[in-house]
Amino acid sequence: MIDVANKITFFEFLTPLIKSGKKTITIRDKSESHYLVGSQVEVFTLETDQKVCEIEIVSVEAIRFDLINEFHAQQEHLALPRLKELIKEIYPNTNELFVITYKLMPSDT
Ligand SMILES: CC(=O)Nc1ccn([C@@H]2O[C@H](CO)[C@@H](O)[C@H]2O)c(=O)n1
Repeated sequence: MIDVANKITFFEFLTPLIKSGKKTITIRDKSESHYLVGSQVEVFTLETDQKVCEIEIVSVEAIRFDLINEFHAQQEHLALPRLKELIKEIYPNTNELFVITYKLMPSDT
């Protein structure tokens, strides 16, 4: 439980955006909606399980796929069509999603 609550993985190609503070949300399905507001979570790459940085969870809010808009795309630092395409690839059969908003924690390196 401690492990799932304090670790999140991202596709490696997105991790520079997180580390630089440009990407401040992620959209996940119910199985990844368990993060607690105020908790600190370690970010790892999905492909190689390398630690990237730490984030603090700001909010977790339900959203339907068809309501994802330009505002979300800006916070994802992705173009809206690209964001929707990615989410459809990852979660092909789900309309029930969750916007996880986070802030970057200062790193000691
Ligand atoms: C197991 C695992 O790592 N899954 C995911 C799921 C989603 N994402 C990214 O979150 C945003 C909204 O979905 C987009 O930017 C996605 O590319 C990710 O990086 N990794």
